Amino acid sequence: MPPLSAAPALALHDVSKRYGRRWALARLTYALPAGRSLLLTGHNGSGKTTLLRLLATALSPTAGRVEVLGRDAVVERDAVRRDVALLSHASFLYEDLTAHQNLTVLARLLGLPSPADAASDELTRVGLSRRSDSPVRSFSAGMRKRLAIARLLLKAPSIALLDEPFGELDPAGIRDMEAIIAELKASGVTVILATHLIEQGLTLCEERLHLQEGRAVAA
Ligand SMILES: Nc1ncnc2c1ncn2[C@@H]1O[C@H](COP(=O)(O)OP(=O)(O)OP(=O)(O)O)[C@@H](O)[C@H]1O
Repeated sequence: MPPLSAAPALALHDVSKRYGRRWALARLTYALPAGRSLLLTGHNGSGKTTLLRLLATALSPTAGRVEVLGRDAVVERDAVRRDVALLSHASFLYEDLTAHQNLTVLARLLGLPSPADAASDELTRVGLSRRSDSPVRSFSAGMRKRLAIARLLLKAPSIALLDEPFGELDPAGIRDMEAIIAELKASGVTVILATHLIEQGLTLCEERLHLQEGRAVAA
């Protein structure tokens, strides 16, 4: 079933998430209108990553309902998984493969028609073409971040979930990442951005959700 075009990009209905005895999210209700992008803010441990992982279907809520493009993230998990891509601290890269090989493997899994060419295109887009044949284990943290965003771009999601995308990047890297995020938005992708760099986030996103101990509060 195609996503409902009038549905909010995401909707949280009384969502709670508990790890052991600790509530990471507590009765969160929120809707992001279609076509808008969201800045997620909050101190360390306020629940930002937990919320992104719920949207990515990497976690299930303890209570409440998470909807992505009108679909229940638990009941229609496979469909939601195709619509979203998560850029996270864990970058899911094969250390012994080159950057180009990493992306080619993914392009094949995604069933893209010319996997090697698609991989080269994304490496150029993120400024890594000169290091495309180096193994990932030789990459700096910032280069890994660039490769991780290339991975996300290859998937071409409807919703890009970006957890601290500016972390580990130098000033040029931050500018490049801002340009990539702006490009994603211009191509119609909904961006959900968790960052401590609020200035950058406010420039890129129309909506803001501020979390404090797992609850939504005014920023
Ligand atoms: N796997 C886990 N097991 C137990 N507790 C967890 C786990 N993951 C997160 N938590 C707890 O849930 C709460 C929310 O954590 P979360 O990582 O979502 O916050 P965050 O806002 O992303 O923080 P940061 O800005 O530091 O990345 C914290 O109290 C954290 O200790």
